[in-house]
Amino acid sequence: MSRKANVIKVIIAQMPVGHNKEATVAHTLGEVRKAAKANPTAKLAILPESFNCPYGPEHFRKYSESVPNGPTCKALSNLAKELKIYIIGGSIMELDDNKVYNTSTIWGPSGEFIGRHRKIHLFAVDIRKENLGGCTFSEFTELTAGKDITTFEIEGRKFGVGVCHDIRFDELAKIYRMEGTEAMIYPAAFCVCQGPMHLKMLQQARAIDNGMFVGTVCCARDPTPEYVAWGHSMIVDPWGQTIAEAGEKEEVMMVDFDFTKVDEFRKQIPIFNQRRTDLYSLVYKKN
Ligand SMILES: NC(=O)CCC(=O)C(=O)O
Repeated sequence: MSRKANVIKVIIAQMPVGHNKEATVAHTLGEVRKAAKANPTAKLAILPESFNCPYGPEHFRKYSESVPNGPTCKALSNLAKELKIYIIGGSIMELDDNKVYNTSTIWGPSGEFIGRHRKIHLFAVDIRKENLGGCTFSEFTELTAGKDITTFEIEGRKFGVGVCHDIRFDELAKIYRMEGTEAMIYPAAFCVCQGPMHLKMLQQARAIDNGMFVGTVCCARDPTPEYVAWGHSMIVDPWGQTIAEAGEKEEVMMVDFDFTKVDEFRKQIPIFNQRRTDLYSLVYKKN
């Protein structure tokens, strides 16, 4: 068996999303290119949720395209090949059989399509909070939910992918843990209401529950649309410590995922093996 990497360097690209899809994709991929050239040991780049489409149900179908052969996918594949890195392409709106999915695509260093994660838990809330404004939003009118979990490996370390609201479901993260995942990545678009309340705590909870890295990669703040993104892309280590956090604006961060922390946490706090599966169980109903 080949040796597992101890440290994997990751590019976290918190990017703005405009109304001109081609221009947004060109800008985002250009910033990833700059970061990768300045940091040639980086192995993976991660983009935000809905990174080529303004986040609102009225836009989803209009911006949707086919996976893996649409124009955004081609651009992601070409960039992965050019830079010889893995890319988690945030998410885009995928059109398939007249249905629209919120889909994260994963690309390998030869430009190969490794897989897709269709957001499993569609986002719908109706929150009113003093001081925070509140948030009413539903993806259910326009989107279809996915059914499958998605993992892939870089140098012997297993990554799992969810999309934004998927992070609220501890069962999903546990299923990924049961599949051997060591880092969960959620391209995200938390808004200014729930972001400050919950984003960090959710990441810390999922990380400590499962002894794994948990990363969110979010859209940069644009104060003009109805849905105002919180920004604050963040990486939390298996011990629940925040090792990187962006502000609200466009920002590219380089983050070392030191997987020896996963090994240490799991050895020193062996809760996974202490589960009372004689008393309870969690089952992944694979399709
Ligand atoms: N884009 C999303 O799924 C947003 C999730 C969110 O804000 C939440 O509170 O959950």
